[in-house]
Amino acid sequence: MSAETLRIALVGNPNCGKTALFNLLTGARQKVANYAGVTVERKVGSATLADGRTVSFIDLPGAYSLTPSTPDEAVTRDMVMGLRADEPAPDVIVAVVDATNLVMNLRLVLELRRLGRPMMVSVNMADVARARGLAIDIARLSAELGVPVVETVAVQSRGHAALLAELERQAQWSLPSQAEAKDQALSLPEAQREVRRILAVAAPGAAQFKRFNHRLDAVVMHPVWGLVLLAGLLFLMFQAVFSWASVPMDAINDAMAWAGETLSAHMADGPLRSLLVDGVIAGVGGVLVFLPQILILFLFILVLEDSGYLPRAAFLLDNVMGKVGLSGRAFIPLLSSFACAIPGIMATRTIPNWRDRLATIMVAPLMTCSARLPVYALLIGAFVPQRTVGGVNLQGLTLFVLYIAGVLSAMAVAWLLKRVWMKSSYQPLMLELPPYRLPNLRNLALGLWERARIFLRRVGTIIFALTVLLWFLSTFPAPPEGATGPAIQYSLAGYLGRALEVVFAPIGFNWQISIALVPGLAAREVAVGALGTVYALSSTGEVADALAPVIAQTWSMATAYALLAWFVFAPQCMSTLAVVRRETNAWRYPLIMAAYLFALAYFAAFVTYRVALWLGA
Ligand SMILES: Nc1nc2c(ncn2[C@@H]2O[C@H](COP(=O)(O)OP(=O)(O)OP(=O)(O)O)[C@@H](O)[C@H]2O)c(=O)[nH]1
Repeated sequence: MSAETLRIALVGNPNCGKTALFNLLTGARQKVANYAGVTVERKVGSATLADGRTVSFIDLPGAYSLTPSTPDEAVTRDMVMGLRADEPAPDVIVAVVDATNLVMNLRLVLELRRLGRPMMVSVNMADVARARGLAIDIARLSAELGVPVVETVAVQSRGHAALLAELERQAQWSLPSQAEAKDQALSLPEAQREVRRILAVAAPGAAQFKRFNHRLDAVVMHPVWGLVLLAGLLFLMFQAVFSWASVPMDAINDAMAWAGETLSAHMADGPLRSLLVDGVIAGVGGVLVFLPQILILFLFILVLEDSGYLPRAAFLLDNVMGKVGLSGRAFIPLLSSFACAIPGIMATRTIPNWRDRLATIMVAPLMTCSARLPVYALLIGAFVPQRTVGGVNLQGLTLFVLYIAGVLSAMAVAWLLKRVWMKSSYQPLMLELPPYRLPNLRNLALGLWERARIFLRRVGTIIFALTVLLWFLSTFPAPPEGATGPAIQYSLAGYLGRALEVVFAPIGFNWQISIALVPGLAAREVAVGALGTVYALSSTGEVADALAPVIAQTWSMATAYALLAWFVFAPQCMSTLAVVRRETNAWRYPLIMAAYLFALAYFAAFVTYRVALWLGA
């Protein structure tokens, strides 16, 4: 990008639609969700003006003011005030405001205006304001603020052309008189008075504007009914993961089986056929089959996100979180960790207190990330009967219990950490509640597509690579003349598995599982693909059967339960540890994390295995 590229920062309160606008302007696909604190890092994208010039847009974390109280707000302040060493201040500021919350949002605009930099205002969510009968006189608002103002509806692709045109019109951006007049520093009451004065002439209804449906909140946020509703929603979600997914999963399974058989029939026996059938199809296909379940889980999460429900759940649970010593703000990071601990750990930047933040980082990997879903689903599919008892799908129930086990252990560990190590006083949750909104279909579709893409990319890259590597290790060296039993026993992986079995035998894992845990260090789903490959190669038949029936026959119930318990804690995810290192800036924390998770996983699997054996499983 040339030095003259105009750099434009999007700045505004949390949840006013900055990222939606950024996506619209630049064609990017950053995450948009109906709660505050989604964007915690600056993101850069570019757009082309009508005159052919390229400009770059910078999406910044939401901020209530330029006096930051959290690390993500500090990112915004440093950027707009030009405090970063590596990057100059932006050339132009586009202050994005939520039209339905002008009283609050304009305060930041006044602060920004005081910086005396070229700026304009985008009144976003104009559709909602209009639908609720709030009239905003854009020309008056512009005159009162002394800066250009445009109306935008980021989710309906409206207003961005006007915004770009305005940016172009001000091509020189030679700092007009806008900043001069009334811009000494204002105290908070003074700023509020000024905002009210401006709104009285430009949007007379704004001060009394009701953003919330209080009647709905009476139930949703009720201390008893609210929790019942939350539990019900989560329960329904896990039921759906199993009951809706069976048809597409069967289809994928059939397609894989067909591909395996066709290849076997048409290729001569040899290493290449083995690589394709036992390695790629058994390994990669074995993971791919879980795509429908992952998408169903995310459909639920996306709907809850977009509707405005999630921060309400955060408030409901703030009390519980407070009891174990976590900040209510930990809710969103922990919830994001259901997708993957990495965005969850990054989202802890919205937590102001360092000890609270660290405690949240330490327990984030205990939330069940989506990479564990294939492992759970495989074991549940193989060992829990596909039955409905009293309208409850047993497999869905088991999955629900596993997720709850993750949450409860996170709470327990947090409680312990906060008592012995990272003591800090309870800070009540201060989070702005977003309005309820019907989920935007385009948003949902994009969100699901994004998830599918992430999953497929993992399948196509790391999972594929590790599967091939494992196939190689499991195939070579070839067994000696006259050897009996499956060839894999004599391979490198076979030896490795036997060595590891010494460590894992007390918790009920056989050598096949021990092998599969190793590539699972890089990505948890690989454990499933690896089992697929290992069992395909251990079988003597022409084409390996689907994995689930094979392990159902060969493992004891106790082993299956122990492996499930292992994966509730499963310390093996290198990328998470790397992110913890980055976010905490010390090796100490990822090392402690890996050690404690490994100890917990081993302990939990041991207890589960022994108890299950004792019960005769
Ligand atoms: N109806 C309507 N909804 C919008 C509009 N712009 C954004 N939204 C929705 O508002 C919510 C917040 O949008 P985001 O783009 O994530 O907001 P943000 O300002 O980037 O939020 P943070 O990253 O938390 O600071 C999402 O649910 C969007 O779909 C709009 O113009 N009209």
